[in-house]
Amino acid sequence: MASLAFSATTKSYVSSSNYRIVLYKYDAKPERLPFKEGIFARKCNTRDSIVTNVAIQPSPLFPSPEKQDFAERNHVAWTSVRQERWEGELDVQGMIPLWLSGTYLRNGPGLWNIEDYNFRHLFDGYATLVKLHFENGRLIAGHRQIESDAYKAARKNRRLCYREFSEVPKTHNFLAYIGELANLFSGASLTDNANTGVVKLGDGSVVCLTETQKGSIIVDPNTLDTLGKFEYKDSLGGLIHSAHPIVTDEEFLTLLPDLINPGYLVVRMEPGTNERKLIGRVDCRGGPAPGWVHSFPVTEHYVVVPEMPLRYCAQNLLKAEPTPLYKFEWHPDSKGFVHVMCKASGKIVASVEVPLFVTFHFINAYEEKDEEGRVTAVIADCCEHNADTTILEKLRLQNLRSLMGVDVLPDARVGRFRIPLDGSPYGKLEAALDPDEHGRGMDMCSINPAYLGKKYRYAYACGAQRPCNFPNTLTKIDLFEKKAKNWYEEGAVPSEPFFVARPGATEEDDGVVISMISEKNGDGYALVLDGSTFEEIARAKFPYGLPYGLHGCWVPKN
Ligand SMILES: CC(=O)/C=C/C=C(C)/C=C/C1=C(C)CCCC1(C)C
Ligand SMILES: CC(/C=C/C=O)=C\C=C\C=O
Ligand SMILES: [Fe+2]
Repeated sequence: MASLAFSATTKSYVSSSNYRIVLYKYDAKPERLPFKEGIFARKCNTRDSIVTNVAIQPSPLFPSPEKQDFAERNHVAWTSVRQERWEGELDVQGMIPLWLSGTYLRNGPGLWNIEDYNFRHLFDGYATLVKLHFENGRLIAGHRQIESDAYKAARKNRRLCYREFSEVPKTHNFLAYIGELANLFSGASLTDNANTGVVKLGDGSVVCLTETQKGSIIVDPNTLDTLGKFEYKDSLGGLIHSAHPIVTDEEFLTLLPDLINPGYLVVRMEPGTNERKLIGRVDCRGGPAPGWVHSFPVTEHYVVVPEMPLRYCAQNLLKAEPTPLYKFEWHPDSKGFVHVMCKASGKIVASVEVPLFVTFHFINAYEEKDEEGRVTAVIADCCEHNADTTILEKLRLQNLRSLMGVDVLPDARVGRFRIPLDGSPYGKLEAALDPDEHGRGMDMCSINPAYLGKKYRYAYACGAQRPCNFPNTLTKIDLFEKKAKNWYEEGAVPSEPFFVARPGATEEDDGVVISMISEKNGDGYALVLDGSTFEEIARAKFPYGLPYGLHGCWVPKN
């Protein structure tokens, strides 16, 4: 412990099996030490503080020693985080550019058990928010569990209390089951575990998100404290939304799937307000329910609404045990469609049938123009899983834990849709480059945000070096040259590479790419790559292994 360097926080939680260790740090010797909180306390000196007071407290939700033994046989990426919160300064190897000033936040499901009950799917875990605060070449890191109602109830009652992605609370009799169904329809039993992403709104507030609307939770980007719910104060209703809104300083755009009259509401919210306004509605063209819409892209003038043949399924929503496709069902007969809506008027300017597709993440979209500058088509790129739904099953924790090094990751590609705007009934879907360039793995993408909705050249994503059961490389894709540069370290599980542009940059790839790495030996580190060369420029080791995380955002200083 003495080797850890702590920042100016007064209280941090460092490690635990079934205990958590609380460190109180003082820049000057305090009158009285807060011994009363702990069952054990002692004084010691660390490198950076005068007095550190250590307290060990029982920590019921974190893994028991038996559980931890089991976890230690597994990769740390798929092992529950061992403490509720931590903060400290990391030693940096290499050079962090001095212009990189701000906080990278990454959200994800980092706690996959309640005592000895283990969740089954990657997406079920309770949200763990990680921060990397860059300033003057130094790096202060930390993490904290998000205090959703679902997490707090699990802690208090020591059992699952809300419906997660695949986990459903147990009911003990028929009446309780009926009550549960009523709670499902009212949304009361749905989770608010905001474990998917984190966005900075135009007014500066930072919100963690998942697919349930009630799981929109405001956090403090410095302390990572949970500040409260982001309440949508409008009458648009619905219980779910896209996990990935499009957020800029000017607006917040999202899609609300309508499960009753299959379709999607395209909505917009002004910065500083909580009221989403309807832009327009898309009616589904196939199937009994809307397609799952985890994300969607926009161009400068249009919102692209994908209608994936992997559709929400009312029957599966009611089931207590997970089905192979969870709350969804694959309907190849219902076909796949892409709709294009004008952002200003809400009019649908194209609605085309496209080849069957499966995607979580759209990368970007832009308008293609002819010589006269007329828009002839919309190009939309996504991480496309070759219309194969088995990726969902591959993200079961048991598969992630037991099949490391086994080549079971289904192939994926940069799927490029071309949606003509001349009234033709069909759109195209093709690979934008040879998938072998990125090892036929492809997901968790980012771009330079200045190119959102515009013709762009570079995408950053996780790719594959086979054999593997999960994307294990970072890849920089050049969509003009149709080439990729890849970063790989044996046994490492990197999370989404996140591009941050250098202030004043004129080149699209002038900036850095940040990722967090979970290592084979149980450790973890923050990694900074040069956006242009894709070479490592700095890394900084955490004092504990990091679990895998999903999506991030950048909060610039001031
Ligand atoms: C982590 C991630 O990427 C996705 C999380 C998705 C969740 C939590 C989905 C939850 C849902 C329910 C609890 C019931 C209604 C359907 C659905 C939105 C899938
Ligand atoms: C981890 C993931 C989806 C996350 C959603 O937010 C997909 C991984 C796909 C593997 O290729
Ligand atoms: Fe996502």
